[in-house]
Amino acid sequence: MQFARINDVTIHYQIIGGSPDKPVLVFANSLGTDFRIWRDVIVRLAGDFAIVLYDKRGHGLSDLGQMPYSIEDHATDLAGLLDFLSVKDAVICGLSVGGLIAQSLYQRRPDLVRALILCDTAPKIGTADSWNARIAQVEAAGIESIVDAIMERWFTPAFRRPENTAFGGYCNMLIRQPVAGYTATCAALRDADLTETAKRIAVPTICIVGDQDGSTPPELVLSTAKLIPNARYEVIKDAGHIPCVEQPEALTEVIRAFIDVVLRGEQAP
Ligand SMILES: O=C(O)CC1=CCC(=O)O1
Repeated sequence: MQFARINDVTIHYQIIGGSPDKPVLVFANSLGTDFRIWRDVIVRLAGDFAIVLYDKRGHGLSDLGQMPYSIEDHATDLAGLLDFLSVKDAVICGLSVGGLIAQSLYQRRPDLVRALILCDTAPKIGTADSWNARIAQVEAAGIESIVDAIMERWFTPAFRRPENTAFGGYCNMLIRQPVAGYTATCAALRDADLTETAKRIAVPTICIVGDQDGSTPPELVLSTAKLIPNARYEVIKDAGHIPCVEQPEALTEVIRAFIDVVLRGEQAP
């Protein structure tokens, strides 16, 4: 396990396959998850990339940090971590709120970003009312009280079978996130609108979505791809909001093909 003190917050991170000659690929997680969600993708990519994983503040083994949070705070943490690791010019793959963090990182520190993989995300997710209702529910009755509703967004019915032990494990992952970190990140999502940033993204970008995503559905992700100059768009079949867990092989293929294009220096059509 690796930890760094970034912006007065202890951040849990991991580097896999670090070597200066390899392209750097950084993964940012979604709300209510930690970096273990990427496992089945990174086992397929390790060897070809230097991979950076981390738990954003308020999640996993990272500290809570000062409240309230904004998406910019999360992006400043990621920038601090990449500076600490002397990483520049990385491909940033962000899932959901991780995708908002990636867009904000690009806005603040374009020197760190070579390309963007925006997975099941948008410049704005949900409404103020929906986030306020979720925060109130979690503060009143805990994350357990929303787990069934969230799992319907995260995973397809085929994955949500009770006999699927992985499904139980991901329920545990959500329930065990710190309540304060979870609700503070909900508030950061509520307050974020990166539409103007997205319109000005000038690095190669791909927007990817699970065909059954219940949080950022395909129409929203397609409209995001249309907003970002020259962005590509790909749909992963038989996946909800977290294709890296449900369809890691298909997602890895899309990621690898996109990075090949980026490394060859081609513009997306
Ligand atoms: O919990 C959800 O509804 C899914 C989600 C929204 C933003 C995020 O990061 O995950």
